[in-house]
Amino acid sequence: GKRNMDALSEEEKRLFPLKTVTSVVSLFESILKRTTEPDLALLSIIVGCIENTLTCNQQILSGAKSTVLTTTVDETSEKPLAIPPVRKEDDFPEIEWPIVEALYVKFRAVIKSSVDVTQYGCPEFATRELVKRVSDVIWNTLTRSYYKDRAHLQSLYSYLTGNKLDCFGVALAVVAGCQVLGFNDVRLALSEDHAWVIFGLEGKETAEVTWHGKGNEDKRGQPVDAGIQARSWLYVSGNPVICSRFTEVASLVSSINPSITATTDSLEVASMQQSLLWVLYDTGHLTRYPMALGNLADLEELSPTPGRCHCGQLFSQAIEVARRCYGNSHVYPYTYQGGYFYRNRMYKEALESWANAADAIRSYNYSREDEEIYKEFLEIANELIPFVMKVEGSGHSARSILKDSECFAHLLRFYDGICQWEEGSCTPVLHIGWAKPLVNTISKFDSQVRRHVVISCSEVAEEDTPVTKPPEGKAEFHRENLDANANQVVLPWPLAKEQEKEERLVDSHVGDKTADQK
Ligand SMILES: CC1(C)CN=C(N2CCN(c3ncnc4sc(C(F)(F)C(F)(F)F)cc34)CC2)S1
Repeated sequence: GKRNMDALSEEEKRLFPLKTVTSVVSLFESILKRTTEPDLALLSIIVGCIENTLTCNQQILSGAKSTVLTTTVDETSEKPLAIPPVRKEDDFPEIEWPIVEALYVKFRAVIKSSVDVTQYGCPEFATRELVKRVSDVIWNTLTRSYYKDRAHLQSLYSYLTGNKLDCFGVALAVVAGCQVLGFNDVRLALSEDHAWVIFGLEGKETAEVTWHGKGNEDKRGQPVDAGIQARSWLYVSGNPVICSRFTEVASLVSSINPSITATTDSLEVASMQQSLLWVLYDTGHLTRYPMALGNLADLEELSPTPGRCHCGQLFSQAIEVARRCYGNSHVYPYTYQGGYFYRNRMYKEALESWANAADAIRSYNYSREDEEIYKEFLEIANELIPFVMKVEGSGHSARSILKDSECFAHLLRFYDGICQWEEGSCTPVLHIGWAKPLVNTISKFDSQVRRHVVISCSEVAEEDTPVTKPPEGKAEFHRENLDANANQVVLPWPLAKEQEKEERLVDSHVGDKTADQK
């Protein structure tokens, strides 16, 4: 019969106008079930239209016509308290098919009219020049200057109605554009803070297609090898999430942003995102996507879906995937999990997650474009851990973590990972601002706990540096040797060096002060 050239089948069109989360889920399920691959432009326009209608032209009315979730933060636990929304009818905007179709047709026309594929031969695979051309078409149709970090700039709806995209949105638009042109070898590659594309025979080629961060010259058209060689976290040692069409759909769903204001989310958008993520989870398209699993876990923590697994299991799953599929080179699965434990006052578990996060960063060299993960560790070290020390500090109970040698070991492993991250980097990580909370935190632990710590040389020492033997009479303890009541813990060597450096830092700082007083 006639090939259905329409984006949607008659049956799918009958779901419009979209008025409820359920109708959007049914549409996605129908599209994901097809034999043909999903159309990124169409799906991005649909979810972008719903998100932007529900969050951008939103007035917070008293006796709210719209249903919003206003959260306040409970001072003691920093756990966001959800104030029950003033709930009226489900205030979903009526998304009409003709609006969506018009934007979809417009995107295809922009791409097809701007890229003359015959100019690139008629290759089976995309070329670097073609990918660069598609990136230029998107790039040159963006508004000249706008606030790039603003919310709701990630979808093709934002691009087609406002000519604005954030850095992820540009990458997604380029892949969607290549799909329009029939180059299905062009795939999205995602690190934890940057996106690029792979293409060509066996996806062996890579190309930058968007910018990153502030004040960095964009490298569009270039391969990403340099970033991988530099061992910067931004390129996750060459272990990005390589998307299939379906994982690209997962990334556009994961990048849905329910925020109306800094403290208020749209319940409908959050509910739609959560339901769509479960659809993608059940069809197996989140299995190699740790951040989407973490995203879903955060949503489940706020609003658990009856009959679904506990959010803690999703955080653990994300970590398992990062270890099994990405060489444990991702940090966010651990900080997702650490944040969950922290919000739920499970401080010993949080310290372990943060120590594991530091283990993941340890083998990188800190580069200037790694600010996002630097800020993540800075907040943990200088805000979250000091808060834990404060609330645990008063607890004189024997069970206080300040008397728990494993907690102390997690803490030292956390700092040791950051120290080793700095070693060999051109850009320093630690500065005096880190030292005060560090010294304060370490000194909070009971001297009995600290006394039992054995610093062991986990690295093969250089020929000329003397290897400090553990103090006489103190055997080296390894976890498997610990008997029930022993509270010996073994720590990696690099920390000892860093410890001296911190002391020098602190001493020199103190030295300065006395110098000043002279
Ligand atoms: C533990 C956290 C601080 C909580 N949220 C985190 N997110 C929020 C969601 N997020 C993400 N969630 C799903 N997928 C992606 S792809 C991506 C990116 F590659 F960096 C891109 F595309 F450049 F923006 C980011 C990101 C970034 C990390 S990490």
